[in-house]
Amino acid sequence: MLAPLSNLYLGSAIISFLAALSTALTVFLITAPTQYDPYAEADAPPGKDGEEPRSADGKRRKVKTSVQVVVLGDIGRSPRVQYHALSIAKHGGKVDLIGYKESDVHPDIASNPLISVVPLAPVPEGLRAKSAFTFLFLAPLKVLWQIWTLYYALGYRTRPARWMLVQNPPAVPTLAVAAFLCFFRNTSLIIDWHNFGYSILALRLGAVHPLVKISQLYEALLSRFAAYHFTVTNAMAKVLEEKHGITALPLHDRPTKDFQPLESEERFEFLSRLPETAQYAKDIEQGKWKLIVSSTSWTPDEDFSMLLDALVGYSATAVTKANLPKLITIITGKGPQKEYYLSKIKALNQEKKLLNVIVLTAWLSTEDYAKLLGSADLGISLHTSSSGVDLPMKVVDMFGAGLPVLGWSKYEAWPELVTEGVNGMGFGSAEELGGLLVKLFGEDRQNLQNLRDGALDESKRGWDDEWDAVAGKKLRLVA
Ligand SMILES: Nc1nc2c(ncn2[C@@H]2O[C@H](COP(=O)(O)OP(=O)(O)O[C@H]3O[C@H](CO)[C@@H](O)[C@H](O)[C@@H]3O)[C@@H](O)[C@H]2O)c(=O)[nH]1
Repeated sequence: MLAPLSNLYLGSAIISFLAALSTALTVFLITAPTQYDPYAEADAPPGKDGEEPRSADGKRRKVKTSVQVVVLGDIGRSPRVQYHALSIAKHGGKVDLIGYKESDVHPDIASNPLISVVPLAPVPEGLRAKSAFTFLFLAPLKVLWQIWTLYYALGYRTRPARWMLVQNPPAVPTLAVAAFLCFFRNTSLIIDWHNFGYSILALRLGAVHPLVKISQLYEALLSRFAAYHFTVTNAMAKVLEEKHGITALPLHDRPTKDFQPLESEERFEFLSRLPETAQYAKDIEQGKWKLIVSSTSWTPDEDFSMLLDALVGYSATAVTKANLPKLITIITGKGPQKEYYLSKIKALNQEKKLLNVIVLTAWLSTEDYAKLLGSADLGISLHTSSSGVDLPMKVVDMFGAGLPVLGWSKYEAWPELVTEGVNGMGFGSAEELGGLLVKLFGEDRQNLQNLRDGALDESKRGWDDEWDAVAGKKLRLVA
């Protein structure tokens, strides 16, 4: 008697499951995001806020293509993504720029009628992990939140586009959501590889952690859905080819026109205006103080202890050598480890270990960040590269401003960006960095000038040259 009853239960459970599945499928099909239609696009869809894009003479501007540009990060702190959007719009393409809106976006984006910024709903504070233990717990919930907000933004808050250009990393869940929606919306996916998601995860969990292996497989699998791939270095394109059989086009970061060296009058005026430098402007102008700049997102892949230790070493030497100038070091940027380093700087000051050196932090507008680089004497990069094959954008900014660079250089891609002794120099430890500072600001000032000339040379090939030749052609915006 029991067996037939359990069969009945099983049967009704299967029927209920199938009914639920079919209802879910029907709901999905009824509410599915609309598809990209090239013929409708040819009829120039409206631009931002429903306005029709018009050129300066008031004529209706023909939209040449449409692109969803996506970053699962703060748009204002994603320079490369912003430059993509500006370049697409410059060639007549319409852009939906999707990401978090935590800081101001580039001023040219805000004023461009062809670019609409679509902000993602921020991750609730309670889902942000504060330790490795809570990370394992909260990460899945955070990912679920991101899946929904991304899916909704890419599928419903934006019109279907010809292309979707996605920054990777973060790869989870970006690549999966992007690939799924591209399939349903008839959109071609392009992955812009800044680095590898799994190599960043390995910094937190260790290279042999199963989640790191799964993340690597996930990235390799999802990347198969893309029509094109861009990478920030040749070395990264080579890794993609060798490990995953993917053909990628290197599209190197290059400086935009925002970054220019400042003439001495403009430099003095800027330094006198900026609160961080105002009281030292005259001394900097006279060379009694030298201005060093580093920029960062304050993430674990940049060890600022190395710079602080080098400055402590410099300070000790400067006490005994009268020819060494005092240093004002400004570290710009926003990010998770800032408070940790601020307390380290405070402790070093209390211990009187930074006697001839001032270390400040700042977050500046895009214009002032560019002017600070254009006014400095030396730039520093502490980028360590989790994969060995990505490169620091900050060095590109510095070259644009004609600023020579000292950078941590113990990774494969470094020589793709900096030519040793020509536009910058590499170091591998705090002692080496401290030694270079003493040399360049002490007996070897001609060398510093030579490096400055090299950096200026480097600024000549700009972002537009690189973008037009690589992405412009693939998106069929440049002949
Ligand atoms: N407006 C403003 N921007 C700032 C400031 N300080 C830093 N930034 C921005 O923050 C960037 C440095 O952030 P990082 O996160 O340290 O970038 P990175 O290591 O130099 O480069 C990474 O991002 C690139 C592009 O997104 C990648 O191409 C590269 O491979 C790497 O992953 C700078 O280039 C600049 O755009 C500031 O005070 N104000």
